[in-house]
Amino acid sequence: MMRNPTPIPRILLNNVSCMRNAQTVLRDINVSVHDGGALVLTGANGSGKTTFLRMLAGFCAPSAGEILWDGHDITSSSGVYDQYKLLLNWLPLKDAIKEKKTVLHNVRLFEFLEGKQGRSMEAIEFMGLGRLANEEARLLSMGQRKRLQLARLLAIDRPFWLLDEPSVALDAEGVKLLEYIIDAHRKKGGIVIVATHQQIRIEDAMSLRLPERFPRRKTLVDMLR
Ligand SMILES: Nc1ncnc2c1ncn2[C@@H]1O[C@H](COP(=O)(O)OP(=O)(O)OP(=O)(O)O)[C@@H](O)[C@H]1O
Repeated sequence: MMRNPTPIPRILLNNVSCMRNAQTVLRDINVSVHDGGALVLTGANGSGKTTFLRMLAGFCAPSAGEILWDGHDITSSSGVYDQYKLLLNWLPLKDAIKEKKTVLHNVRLFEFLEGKQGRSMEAIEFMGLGRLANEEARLLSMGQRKRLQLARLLAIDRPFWLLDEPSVALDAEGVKLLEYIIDAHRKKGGIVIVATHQQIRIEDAMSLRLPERFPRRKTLVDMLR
C-alpha cells in the first residue's frame, strides 16, 4: 500500500535573505511551519525579528530566496499574495488604536472590516476588558491597550498570526491569557509566529535565534561587570 506523502509545510522559507537600507538584515533563513505550528523568534535589538515578521506579512520582499505558502511563492504573483494576506493577522508594536473611540468600537471596526460581526464583545470580555468596553480607548493603560489588540485578534480569527512582542506590558495574568489563546489557536490548526524578548510558554514551539548583526563593542553593562 502507498504511504501518504509527507504534507508540504503550510509555510516554507527557503534560503531567505532580506535587506533594509542597503544592508543585509536576515541571511539564509530556512524554516518551515505546518498547521498548528509555532515559531518563536528571539535575538538582540536590531537582529531582524520585526523585519522577519514584516517580510512574512509581505510588507518587504526577500532580497534572495523564496517564501512559499502551500508551495506557492507569495512574491511571484499578486494573485497568490492576495489570497495569502487574507489569512494573516498581524499584531504590530504600533497598536493603531483610535483614542477617542470606545474600546468596543476599536475592536468592532476590525471585525466590521473583516466582514464579520458578533464576536467583539466576547473577545473584549475574554481579554478582561469587559468593564471598559464603553470607555474611550485613550483611558487605557499600556497593558490594557495590548489586551485590546489581542481582542482584535480573537474577534477576527484568521489562521496565521504574526505577533510582534505580544506580551510587552502585560501583567502575569495577561501573559497567561496570551499563552492560552495561542494554545487554543494552534489546537484549531492555526499557525503562530512570535517575536519576543520575554518568556512566553508555547508548547513544542520551534525557536529561531537571529544572530547579532554588528560586532559587539563594550556596553555600559559589560563595564559594570
Ligand atoms: N524602516 C527601516 N528602514 C531601514 N532599516 C530599518 C528600518 N526599520 C528597521 N531597520 C533596520 O533593520 C534592522 C533590524 O530591525 P528590526 O526592527 O527588524 O530588529 P528587531 O530584532 O525587531 O529589534 P528589536 O528587538 O529592537 O525590536 C535594524 O538594524 C534596523 O536599523
